[in-house]
Amino acid sequence: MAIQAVLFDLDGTLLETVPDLAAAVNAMLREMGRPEISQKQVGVYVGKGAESLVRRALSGAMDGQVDADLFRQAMALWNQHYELLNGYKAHCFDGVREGLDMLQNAGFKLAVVTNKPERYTLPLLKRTELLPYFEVVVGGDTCARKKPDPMPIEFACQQLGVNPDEALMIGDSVNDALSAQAAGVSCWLLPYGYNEGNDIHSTPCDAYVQTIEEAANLLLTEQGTTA
Ligand SMILES: O=C(O)COP(=O)(O)O
Repeated sequence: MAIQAVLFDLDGTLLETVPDLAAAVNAMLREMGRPEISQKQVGVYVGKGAESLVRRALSGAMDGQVDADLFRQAMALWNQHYELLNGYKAHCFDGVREGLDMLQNAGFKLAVVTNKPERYTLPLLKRTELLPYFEVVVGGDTCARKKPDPMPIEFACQQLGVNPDEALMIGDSVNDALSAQAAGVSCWLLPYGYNEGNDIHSTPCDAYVQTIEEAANLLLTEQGTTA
């Protein structure tokens, strides 16, 4: 079945967002009298949404077990800071605009499926001038469950009016691959993002590509030049 729609992960795939996420995490930790953590560590904690990031940063562990009151306090502080910092340093990875232009010009339907909450996703896409590319934007709180659950990818396909076998997910993490596979959608992975500290090549997928531009070239070659 020919691919008609391409779904993109956001953090670590389209945009380098860790500098802003880390600035908000460290502002929160400072206000709580705790030591700051490195940007690299924040990159490891990104992937399962904002609440998971705050839990992991507070606990210093991937399972993010924290006292409920402490978590509420931290989340409120993090939201306060990220509201102001979101998009301040965020920028597209190399090849993103080139690849999106190619896919849009070839007539593919494009969507974002991210675990980032909607309230941060839409302003970020506007600030980085990416929003006009996308017919559908699914945030981490748009559906009842986030990636790696298939629900957000299934929802994006429904909204775009395509079957799962007519869609391709492009992401940077195991959460993208598991979500896509469970939804019956093909998945290509990129090596430059945030895969919770793991090498992306340990995650099975349909293809590994270096950039979104390379992904667009590959898709256009596989299908001819029109969607
Ligand atoms: O917000 C996150 O933790 C990750 O967001 P993503 O799904 O765009 O990678």
